[in-house]
Amino acid sequence: MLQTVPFEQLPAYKKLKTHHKTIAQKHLRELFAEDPDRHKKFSIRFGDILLDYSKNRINSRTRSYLIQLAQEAGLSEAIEKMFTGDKINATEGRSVLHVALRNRSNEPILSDGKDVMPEVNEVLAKMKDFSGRVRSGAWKGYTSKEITDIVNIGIGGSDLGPVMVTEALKAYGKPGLNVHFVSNVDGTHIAETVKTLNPETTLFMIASKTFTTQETMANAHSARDWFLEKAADEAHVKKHFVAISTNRKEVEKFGIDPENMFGFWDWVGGRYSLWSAIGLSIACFVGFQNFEQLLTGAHEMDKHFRTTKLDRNIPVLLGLLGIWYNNFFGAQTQAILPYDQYLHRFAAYFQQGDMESNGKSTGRDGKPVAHQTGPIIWGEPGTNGQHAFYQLIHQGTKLIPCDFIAPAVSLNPLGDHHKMLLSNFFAQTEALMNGKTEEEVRAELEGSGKSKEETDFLTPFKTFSGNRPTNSILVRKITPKVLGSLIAMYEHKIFVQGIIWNIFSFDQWGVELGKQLANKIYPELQNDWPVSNHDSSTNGLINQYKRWR
Ligand SMILES: O=P(O)(O)OC[C@H]1O[C@H](O)[C@H](O)[C@@H](O)[C@@H]1O
Repeated sequence: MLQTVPFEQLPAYKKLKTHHKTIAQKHLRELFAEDPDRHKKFSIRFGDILLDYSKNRINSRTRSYLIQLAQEAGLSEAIEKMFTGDKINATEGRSVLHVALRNRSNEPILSDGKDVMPEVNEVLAKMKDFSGRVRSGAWKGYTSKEITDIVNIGIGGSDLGPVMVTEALKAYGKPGLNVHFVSNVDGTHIAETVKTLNPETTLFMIASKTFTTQETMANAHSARDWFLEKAADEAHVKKHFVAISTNRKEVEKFGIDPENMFGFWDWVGGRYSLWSAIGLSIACFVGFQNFEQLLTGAHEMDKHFRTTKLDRNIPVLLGLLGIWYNNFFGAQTQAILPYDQYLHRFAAYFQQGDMESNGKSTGRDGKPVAHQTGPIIWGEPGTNGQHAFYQLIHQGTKLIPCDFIAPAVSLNPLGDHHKMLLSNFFAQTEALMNGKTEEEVRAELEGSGKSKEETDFLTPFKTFSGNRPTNSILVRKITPKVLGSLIAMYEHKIFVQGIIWNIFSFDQWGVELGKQLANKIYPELQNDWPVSNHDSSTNGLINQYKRWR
């Protein structure tokens, strides 16, 4: 069991509360002026990743109080509990072992007293064999043609990870093999996706941990209908449909050959499952070797997280910095801003990863928490974001801590594009930190020949307060290994925060409500009778829908 001391009862919380009053008065410019060694003191190199967290509103004392907070919350013990298969997902009675899926050391990891590694390795071997056959063309469709298109049908954790990673690693993809993703129950998604596809060369992967998710099952049935319209014979289904699931019974019921089923286990959370068979579309697209590199990168971050002292531990520091802004500065959101087009789904991926994990308000003691928990996660790739929402980050009334991520080496070295991109990356964090003082603005306006009157008028609008915190995560290059480390880094950051906030990060009861409610209304939409059993708004909307359809 995990420790359950409420966050604000930890002694370091009080220290941080008092300390915050001092730091809140300070400008980042001052903090940098006071300490010329800030970059060295507040940055960490981890292989091909450099985290510079010096542009945060902290000093060494802040860091040591935050570390104390983590210690008092029992973080080190909790990390050990996760890695050793303790049932830390208490409300579902499960271990949390996504780290086992990428455990390249192969050392035994126990869940319920049983080493999970043999099963993990067995599924990986099956994925290797299958992805190899699809890529080489040995796997043939019902008319003996090679597969040219893979359609992953899944939603949430059975979609977002593979989407994000196949986009991030597009440069490593096999030419001529396309991956598509269908998630929304809106018929438009499947209809638009299959429009240009040929059933003879299309392979569907039905990805669902439970194999009961309404959206996925509806899309899977429509995909099969579309396939059979041309293929005509049920016997051909097994060459074009595979299942990825923990639920063998439901897979068989759907009519997928158990030979074509790739299993995983209830100790893999949906939003932590891209490392499991859920990553089959990734392995097919980038090749199994690259998929293994992704696992290796994550495993290296796992080792770092498990064994590094808290004050040099990247996920721990990122988690604590998030808590500093969330709980002491009152920041409500966290932006993730990758300066890499390939990472354009990275923030969307961690919207589920973070918000489904830490969007909780009941403490581990069963009582409502008295503090803020998970932030709103959002973001878009730079420089697009700069021309859309950065205005608010620079001059708005809200404090928005931002993570800037960029590779030093582009996978598409085209003219001076990358230098331009990175000059924006460096300039933005510098500008957010320094801002622009009234004197600087005045000097600039006067220098450009503006009259005194114009200068007086314009100065307040062109002044930037600065003092806006950022992390810079500079990587050498986006490789499968680096990507694996980056994803694991954020996963563990979420873990750190959940432990300190005294909540359970690995269940998602809130999502269940939506499923139940939709299932209740669905039968009411089967006929044209007006409804009257809801509130007047819901009745009005349903009845208008019935009139219009
Ligand atoms: O993989 P499935 O069982 O189809 O579940 C898909 C998704 O369903 C819900 O939205 C859960 O909250 C997610 O965590 C999960 O990833």
